[in-house]
Amino acid sequence: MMQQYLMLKAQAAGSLLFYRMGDFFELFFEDAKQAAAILDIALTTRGEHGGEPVPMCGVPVHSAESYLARLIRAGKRVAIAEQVETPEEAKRRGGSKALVKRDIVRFVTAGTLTEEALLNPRAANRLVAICEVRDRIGIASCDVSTGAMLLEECAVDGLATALARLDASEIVCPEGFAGEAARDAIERPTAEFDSTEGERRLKSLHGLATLDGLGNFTRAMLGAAGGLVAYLDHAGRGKLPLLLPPEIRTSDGGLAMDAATRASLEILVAQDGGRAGSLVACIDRCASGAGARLLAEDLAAPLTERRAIEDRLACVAHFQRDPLLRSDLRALLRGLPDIGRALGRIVAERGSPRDLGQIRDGLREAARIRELLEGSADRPALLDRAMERLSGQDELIDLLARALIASPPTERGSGGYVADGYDADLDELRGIAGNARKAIAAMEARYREETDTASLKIKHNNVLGYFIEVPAKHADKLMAADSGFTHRQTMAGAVRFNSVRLHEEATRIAEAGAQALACEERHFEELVAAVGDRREALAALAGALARIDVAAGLAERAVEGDWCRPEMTDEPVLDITGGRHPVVEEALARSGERFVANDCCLEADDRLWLIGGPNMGGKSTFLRQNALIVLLAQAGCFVPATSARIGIADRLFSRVGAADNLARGRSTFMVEMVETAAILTQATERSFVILDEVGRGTSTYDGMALAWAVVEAVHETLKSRCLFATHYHELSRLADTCDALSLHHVRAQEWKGELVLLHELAGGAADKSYGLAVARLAGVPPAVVKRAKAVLAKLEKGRDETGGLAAGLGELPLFAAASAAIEDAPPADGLAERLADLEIDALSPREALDLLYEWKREAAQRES
Ligand SMILES: Nc1ncnc2c1ncn2[C@@H]1O[C@H](COP(=O)(O)OP(=O)(O)OP(=O)(O)O)[C@@H](O)[C@H]1O
Repeated sequence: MMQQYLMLKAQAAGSLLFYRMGDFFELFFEDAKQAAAILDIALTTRGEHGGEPVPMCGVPVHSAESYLARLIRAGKRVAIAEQVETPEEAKRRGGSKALVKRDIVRFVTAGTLTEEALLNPRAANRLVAICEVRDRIGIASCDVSTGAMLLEECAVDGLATALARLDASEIVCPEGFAGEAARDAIERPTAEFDSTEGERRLKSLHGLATLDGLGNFTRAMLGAAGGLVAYLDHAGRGKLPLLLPPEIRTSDGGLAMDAATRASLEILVAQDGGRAGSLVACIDRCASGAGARLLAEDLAAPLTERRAIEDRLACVAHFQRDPLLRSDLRALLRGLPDIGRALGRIVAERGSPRDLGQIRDGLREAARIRELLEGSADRPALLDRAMERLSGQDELIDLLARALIASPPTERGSGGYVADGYDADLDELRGIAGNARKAIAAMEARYREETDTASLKIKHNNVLGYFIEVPAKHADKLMAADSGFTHRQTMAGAVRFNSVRLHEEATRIAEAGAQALACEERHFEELVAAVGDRREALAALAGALARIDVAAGLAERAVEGDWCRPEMTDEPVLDITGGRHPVVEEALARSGERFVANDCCLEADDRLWLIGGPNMGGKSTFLRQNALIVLLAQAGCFVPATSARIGIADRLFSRVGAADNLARGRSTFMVEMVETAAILTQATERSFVILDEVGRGTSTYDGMALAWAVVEAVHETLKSRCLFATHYHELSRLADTCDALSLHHVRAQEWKGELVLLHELAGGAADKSYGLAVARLAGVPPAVVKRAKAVLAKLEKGRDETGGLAAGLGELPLFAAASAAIEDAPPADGLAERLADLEIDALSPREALDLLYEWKREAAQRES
């Protein structure tokens, strides 16, 4: 057995091996130790290997799913080794000692799950494959639970942003590819990412002679698609899950946001890693899991095309206007099973009769929803397009309705899920078994009479089948040679018998039962095939229902929060009145507090707002609320404001000074600068940027100088719309030189010695910083605050006398002139020429290293 185990373990490379033994999955050696620790189950030993006891632990097969879920959540992958023959077959094959054959039937990994119990109903579960073809990155992503597949391509430095958007559960890449952007990617053989093979696989998967009808796939996309399908093939051991024809995502077709922006805006997850407190949790009013998943997708990838945004907004407006329609619709949606995921399981051959029942019920519900919507006038185009997909499945509904009982079970081992009247042969078999059961009941009554034993019973168990049982004191009569009964078993207080007639009836039940089960199994396969044949239409229907649910949910949220429909424009403006931060507003409302709404008005000649004011005054909140309003609007949602006119942004950047990122081994300031550098190289005139206290992660002079230079660069070169929050008063001098920059502050008042934060935005620079007042508010001991006051007075005196930190900045040349001067300056040491002449490929690693040392030495000499 150990030999077989070790062979399978070698095949499981990198995964824990669940080795099936009877009613348990057993784990051995290191696997057992890891699993026991994660699952908190007993670690025992079994036999010896190499003179050492073998560590072992096990989980019962019937509850394996919950253990699997915990292992997957802990970042493990699991190979399931099943028995692929019965003990009887093994004996027939190799004698009484023969070992039952086992084989790995599936790899359970985070990105390839379809089981209801292992998936979050309100979140997509994405598997992503990436590869590089001639400096372009191909990205294939799919949600195996619903079959949706997307192909895209980007430049090498765009990978991190794309992966941040996709938020994959699992990433695969060719050997040697995993880098900074995809550190946890699983490496697979490079040959699996061959683009020609990828193309062949997609064609055969969708029965197409050419892929032209689906779009223009690039080599990089096809390579990634190949890698994705090959990995699924590997994980399912040859059984592929549902994969719909891939769609192409154009890299310019959406609001670009990098990982840092997503994290800082807490779009899908809050800072603590959970959903609670995130934007999606705050606005999700979807009635179905599929709707919630689509909403999350919308928020993760907002649009840039005005028509498409307007389409979505028109749908929300339609449901917002009609509360009755909305509530009827949402009531229907609430009863909707998850068609997409049931379909995913059925096509992956992991479906159950219950999944078929869910498809049937879902299709019926879809028909009702269509009927309801047909009754509403002036429907927007997107809604009409969605509705078209909701019909055309009457035949399948009828088939499933006739074939299945009302609530089919998840297990099909004991049958009973095919409805009476669907198949005359099955009815007859059930009739035979039913009659035989009745005959046995009649037989029991007759035997009681014949033997004059009222306590005689006919019973059934799995070992003996049917038998007659009497208490031991009545057994003699039945033991008589001519009684017609044959003795089978003597128990402590009872004796068991058989009879020819009972045997005959029992055989009839068993045979008819087995035949009925086989018959149901055949029907199950037919129904699975019928559903599988319509997979694309069903997936489209599920998608349409989700789209309707999202729109109705957003309308509900808009009404609840008194949100408005944003007016979208292509001009570079951002004009918001009465804007609120949805998450902060909700949190304040819970504690009975009121959120103070604020306006924001950025336009071409006033596009950069510098915002000062006390700590806790609401600067960060104001910055984020405006970024969130842009994001929400471009995702097709109403926004928390009285009115909003939004110039569509191509990129959104959000940066918070010195956010902790110690997990990635970088100092906080380094992170801040890396993130700021990304903005300075990527933002455009159409971008919207929020910068929150950039520069605070280092010494005052360095930080202020950097903040100063960054504001100038954003203002002069990038010309993006930007909100910049800062504590550096000195930056307000920038208003003298930057004509599209204006000063603002969050208001506070000192009242009877106490600081009152008004959370209200006003024009002009902040008059003072209130840092000490906030410290007092926070409970810093009075003695310390008093001492700080004294120190501050000294510092301020010094500042007034010397001109302070920003003394001398008045003579600074303008940013544009300074940059030109830098660009025009000749290279001091001819390094550029030397680099241009260098043939890197002709150098040995040693020579390259020597050269680096040499240049470093030269540079050091020049500085000194
Ligand atoms: N507009 C508002 N209305 C009501 N309360 C608000 C508003 N804005 C912010 N607050 C409250 O003030 C708290 C602090 O806000 P925020 O973090 O935005 O301040 P800040 O000025 O960025 O502070 P710091 O400079 O210390 O980072 C928030 O958690 C919230 O409870």
